[in-house]
Amino acid sequence: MVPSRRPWNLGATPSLRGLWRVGRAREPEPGMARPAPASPAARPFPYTGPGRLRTGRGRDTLVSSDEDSSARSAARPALAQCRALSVDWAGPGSPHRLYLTVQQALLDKGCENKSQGTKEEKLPKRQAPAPRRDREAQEAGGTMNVEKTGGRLFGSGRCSSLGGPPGAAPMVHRMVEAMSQLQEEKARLQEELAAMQERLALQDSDQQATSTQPQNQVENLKEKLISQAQEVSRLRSELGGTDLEKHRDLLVAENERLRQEMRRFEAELQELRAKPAAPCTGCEHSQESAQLRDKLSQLQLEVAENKGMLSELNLEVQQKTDRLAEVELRLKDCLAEKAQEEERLSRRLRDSHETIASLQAQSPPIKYVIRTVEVESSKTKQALSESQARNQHLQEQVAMQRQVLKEMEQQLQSSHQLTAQLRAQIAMYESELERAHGQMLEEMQSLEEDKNRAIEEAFARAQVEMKAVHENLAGVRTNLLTLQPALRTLTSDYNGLKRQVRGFPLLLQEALKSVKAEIGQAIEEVNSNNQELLRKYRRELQLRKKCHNELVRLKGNIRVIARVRPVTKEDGEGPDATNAVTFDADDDSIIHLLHKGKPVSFELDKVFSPRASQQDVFQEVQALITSCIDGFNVCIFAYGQTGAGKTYTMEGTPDNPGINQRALQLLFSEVQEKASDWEYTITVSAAEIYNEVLRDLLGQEPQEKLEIRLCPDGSGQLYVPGLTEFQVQSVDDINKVFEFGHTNRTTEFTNLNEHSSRSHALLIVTVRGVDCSTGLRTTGKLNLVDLAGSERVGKSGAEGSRLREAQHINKSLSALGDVIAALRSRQGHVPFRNSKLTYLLQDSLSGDSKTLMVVQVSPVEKNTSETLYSLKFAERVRSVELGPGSRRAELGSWSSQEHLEWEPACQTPQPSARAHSAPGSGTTSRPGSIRRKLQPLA
Ligand SMILES: Nc1ncnc2c1ncn2[C@@H]1O[C@H](COP(=O)(O)OP(=O)(O)OP(=O)(O)O)[C@@H](O)[C@H]1O
Repeated sequence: MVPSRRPWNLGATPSLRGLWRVGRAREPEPGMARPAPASPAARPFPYTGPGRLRTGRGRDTLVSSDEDSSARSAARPALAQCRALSVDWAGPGSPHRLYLTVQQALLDKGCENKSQGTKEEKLPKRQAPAPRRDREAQEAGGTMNVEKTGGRLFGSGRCSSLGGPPGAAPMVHRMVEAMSQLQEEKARLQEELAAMQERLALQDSDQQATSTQPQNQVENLKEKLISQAQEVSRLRSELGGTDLEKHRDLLVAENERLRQEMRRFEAELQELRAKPAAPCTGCEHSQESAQLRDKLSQLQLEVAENKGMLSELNLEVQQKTDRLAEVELRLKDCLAEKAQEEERLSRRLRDSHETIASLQAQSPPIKYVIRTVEVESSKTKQALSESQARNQHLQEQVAMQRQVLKEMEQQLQSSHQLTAQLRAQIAMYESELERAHGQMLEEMQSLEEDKNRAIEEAFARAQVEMKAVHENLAGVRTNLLTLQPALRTLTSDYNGLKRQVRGFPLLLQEALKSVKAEIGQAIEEVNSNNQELLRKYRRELQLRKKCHNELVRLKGNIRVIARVRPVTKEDGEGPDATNAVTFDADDDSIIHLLHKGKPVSFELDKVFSPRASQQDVFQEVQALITSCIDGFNVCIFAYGQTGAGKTYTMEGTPDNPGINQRALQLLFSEVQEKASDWEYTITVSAAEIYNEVLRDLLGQEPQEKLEIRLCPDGSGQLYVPGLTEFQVQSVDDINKVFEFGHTNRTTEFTNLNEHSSRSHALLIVTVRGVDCSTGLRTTGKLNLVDLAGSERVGKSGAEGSRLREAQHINKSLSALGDVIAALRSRQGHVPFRNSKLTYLLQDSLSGDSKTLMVVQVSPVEKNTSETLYSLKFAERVRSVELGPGSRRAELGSWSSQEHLEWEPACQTPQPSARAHSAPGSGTTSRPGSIRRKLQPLA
């Protein structure tokens, strides 16, 4: 009976290919557990370690690689009937286990050995997975079909994934059945054995060749492994891990040595600092010492920097050492892997040899082994290629590590150089420090010597001085003995003076009393002298006034002066504009007029040429103004034909004022001078007489006609009811008053120039004074009159209103002439009332008044007839004598009540207030001007 052949699936048999997959991540086969981690503790199998032999009975026998075969040989007898041999590979990757199970009992003794019972026999029969294993083996290219002769090969540790849970009853039964089947096939196998032996003999030669090939490959692999191991060791020596360590150790030692040196330097520095400072300041050595100290501090700084650099280098060396240790560790791992691989291969080789040997002994197994070796040969090739790839990878890593090590060597080199530099610097610093220390010592030595020398000298000097002091002391003692009597005398003197000082306040009081009495007497004498001087002063003042008045009287109460204006553009050119007036070089009171070819001369009080200034003219009239302060009435006329310069002389120009403003300035300054003795009040009125109508230029209603009346007190004085009177205290007040009067005139008349030429303008200044000491009251009135033009009617050929104006002017001027003529002839009746002008000026023209007429003369030829008329009139006036001047002064004649009654219409609003409320105050005007003339339009 030919037993049925059942193919044995060897696909799951651990092969060399599987063994070479150590350490490689591999996906588990379907239905198999994922490979366990590399840690031995975490492995699913009991870790057996390298070379651990596991028997099928679960006992492990630890063997070395050398002992492997012997251990296995020793273990083999224990597996007499059913032997399970397993070799555990404990590489870093997933463990693989090879089970070579040879059931010798099935091969040699048959089924009767079954009764001895081994654990392996009780293992579940693995029939079901066999086809799948065949497939897997076929896929791996290593499928081998053998007859079921009792040989069994399967992967240990995968029982649960192959058929069912180990120890399960159905599986055991199936195993038993299989074993019985195997026994039944015993005979068949024996037959087959014979056939196989025959075939084996035939295939002997082929077998030899086939068996030597894998052996050679294994040998080659072994050699390669050895060479790789050598290469690794060589690389390790080349990498210089030991050198690096040596470098590191050297650096650490160097660092430690430098630190110790630093500590020593610092201690020395501390000692040097602790030493007392040299007493010599400012000497050469101290400066040098300071420099050395500075240098030392710099060196310390540098040393500190070097320390920092050293610490950085240490850190760097430490890092590199760590990296080196890592590399070493990895190399060790690699070497361990290599060793294990090598061991495994050698073991595999031995196993192969054994297998071959056993196969050679038994023809069927030999065939099986030969085929297995064939399969393994291809797997070994693959493993070799993988090993080569891995070797390549390791070489790359080694190259990288070599590169890193080279860099580290360079860094170490630079560190070494830096350390050498630092060491050189430190040596230099040390030498400098030593030098400085030596210098310091020398310096201290010299200082010590200096100090000793100085002490000796000082001691010698002190001895000499002590000697001198002793001598002086002896002299002082002798002096003291001689001075004692003098001291006693001085003490007695001091006591005497002390007693005198005690009585000194009494004496002082008496002396003060007498001095006070003398001072009081002196003050009384001075007061009486002052009174006497005051009396004399007043007497002298009166005398001065008398003299002044006498002077004025001698000059004449009516004085006439002439002023010739210069030729102006208005005079035109040609023969009419030629000069017809000449002067006497020797007599300033003579004026010559060339009239119709005949020279006519006139004698007046004074004649002013065109060159005379305003101040020159005022100089002549200021004596009159001063007499006004003394209580005299004064009247100053400006007479002459139109355009002869009357307004110029009386009012002047803003920058060159005339008599009006200068007179008021003089009045204010005189009043100021006498303010200590007199109280003066100055009031101002302004009026105009036009066509025999008197108008108030400062009133609220300038068009109102004013009348001149007698005072009702029966004093015979005249007054003008409604005539405004402003009290002024400064030139500014005067200017404001004139401004207001000018505004009134411009409001009333459109052609002011014409009007002003045809009217008389009067500025009436009243000065009232009270003598503070005597109570004497004085009143003086200053009339400043700018008369209208004196042209004759017939010559001017005027008609209508002009004729009427001329008639009024001539009437008033002739009335003035009549009054003056009456005064000259001393007539009983003086016709003051013939005109408003003479009537208003009655006070100033009567016997106690002073009159000055300024005759304005045009120098040009065309005006000679009028000039002749004016000069004749002036000469006639000059001949009048008003009689002795008298003052309007009464001792306590009128009280303030009487003053008010005498001036019933007196209004004394504040000029400033009036000036501000005046309409048209913005009109341009000349200060101190009542009778303004605007320039005719071209
Ligand atoms: N002494 C002088 N020096 C320079 N210029 C003068 C002098 N006298 C008069 N004038 C000029 O002559 C011109 C006429 O003078 P002013 O108006 O004073 O004459 P008047 O006699 O006042 O005339 P009226 O009768 O029209 O008022 C003015 O331009 C004036 O500046």
